[in-house]
Amino acid sequence: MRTLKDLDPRGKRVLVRVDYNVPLKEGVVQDETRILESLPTLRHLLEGGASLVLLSHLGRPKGPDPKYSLAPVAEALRRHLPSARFVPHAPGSEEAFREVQGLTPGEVVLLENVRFEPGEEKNDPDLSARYARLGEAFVLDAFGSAHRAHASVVGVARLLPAYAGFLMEKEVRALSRLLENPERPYAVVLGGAKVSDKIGVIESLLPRIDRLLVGGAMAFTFLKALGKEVGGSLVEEDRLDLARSLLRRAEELGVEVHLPEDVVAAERIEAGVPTRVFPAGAIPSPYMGLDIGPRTREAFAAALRGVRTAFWNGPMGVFEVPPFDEGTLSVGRALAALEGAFTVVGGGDSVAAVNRLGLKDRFSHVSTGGGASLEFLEKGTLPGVEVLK
Ligand SMILES: Nc1ncnc2c1ncn2[C@@H]1O[C@H](COP(=O)(O)OP(=O)(O)OP(=O)(O)O)[C@@H](O)[C@H]1O
Ligand SMILES: O=C(O)[C@H](O)COP(=O)(O)O
Repeated sequence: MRTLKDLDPRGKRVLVRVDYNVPLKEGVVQDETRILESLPTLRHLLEGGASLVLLSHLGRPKGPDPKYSLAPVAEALRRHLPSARFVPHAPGSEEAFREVQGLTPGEVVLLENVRFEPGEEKNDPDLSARYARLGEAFVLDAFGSAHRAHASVVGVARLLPAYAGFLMEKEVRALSRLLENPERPYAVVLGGAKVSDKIGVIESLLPRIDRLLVGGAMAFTFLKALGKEVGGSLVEEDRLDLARSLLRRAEELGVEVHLPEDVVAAERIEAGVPTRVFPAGAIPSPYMGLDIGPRTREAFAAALRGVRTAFWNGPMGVFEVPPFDEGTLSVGRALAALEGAFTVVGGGDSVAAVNRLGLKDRFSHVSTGGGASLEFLEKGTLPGVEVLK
């Protein structure tokens, strides 16, 4: 990839695509990680004498919608970069174009949500051309969006001299280490809702790893595929054959697969509901497994001991509803306790767990990408990486 080393920003207006798709609650940013992670690139460009025009998406609006305005994000950004100012115009508009004309070195403008533009997700060439008028060089630092071949990610990158920002570089370097000569033993921990979201990454990683630990709702599709009684737990009925074939493949490759031995179950997903622990293969309806149980937490911690490389994506249970967050937190602790290992975590809930435990610094890399990190591990590249080559 072309990187910031290749760009002399002095006197240039630089268009920077960041990923400020951050969680908001009542107009307040709940987690600033993605904002903080963009600062090294922004400060480097400013110190080098550039003015900056920032582009980002937020959420998945269907056209302009004040609920998805980047205004609250700009407020959070200003706490770290006081020179930043929000310009509430769609980034492809004439108003936005006019607004950025007079920018002088040191000035920073964040334009409105790129997904307010109908052509953004279609990678419309006309929209890309209107974005390209906003700057003289383009820096892609939105690793979390680098799997989207959208106008503000790849379209505009083809029209301007384009470079990877520091965050892009850091993410690609760390995730590449999970694919190229990883130290063994190598363990992967997967959780979350659906096997179907993780098929690609499982297929790509199986030949490289020694242990696969599966929790979250996706474990029930594997358990059911093995003929276990999973009660009312979430199962992808149309993926049972696939789950069986992934298990067969793991066996052929000599990968140890660890599925839950016991689960914390309840009749409904609700904070404070009465819970019971059942063996994972004998959950009576209408109970559903909502977290890995205490024996599984120990077994998973034991399976992680001694590993030299580990990747974790996806919560072990319904992380957002306590007490079903306990299993996820315990996996976070077990990974953080590994000494000298190369450990990477990616994905919203798993990263939130690490942050809640205050153990971020105990991981070698905490990815700002959920879907992007999975797709990178599946394919070894991303549209946003290819376009910078
Ligand atoms: N046992 C379970 N039953 C029902 N839902 C579950 C269970 N375990 C986990 N989930 C749900 O899975 C969802 C997260 O799954 P997802 O596949 O999106 O995770 P992820 O890859 O970490 O992605 P994200 O980046 O969105 O967190 C959470 O909303 C969680 O409540
Ligand atoms: O949060 C993310 O994973 C990225 O910002 C991409 O968002 P998207 O899935 O809506 O494209």
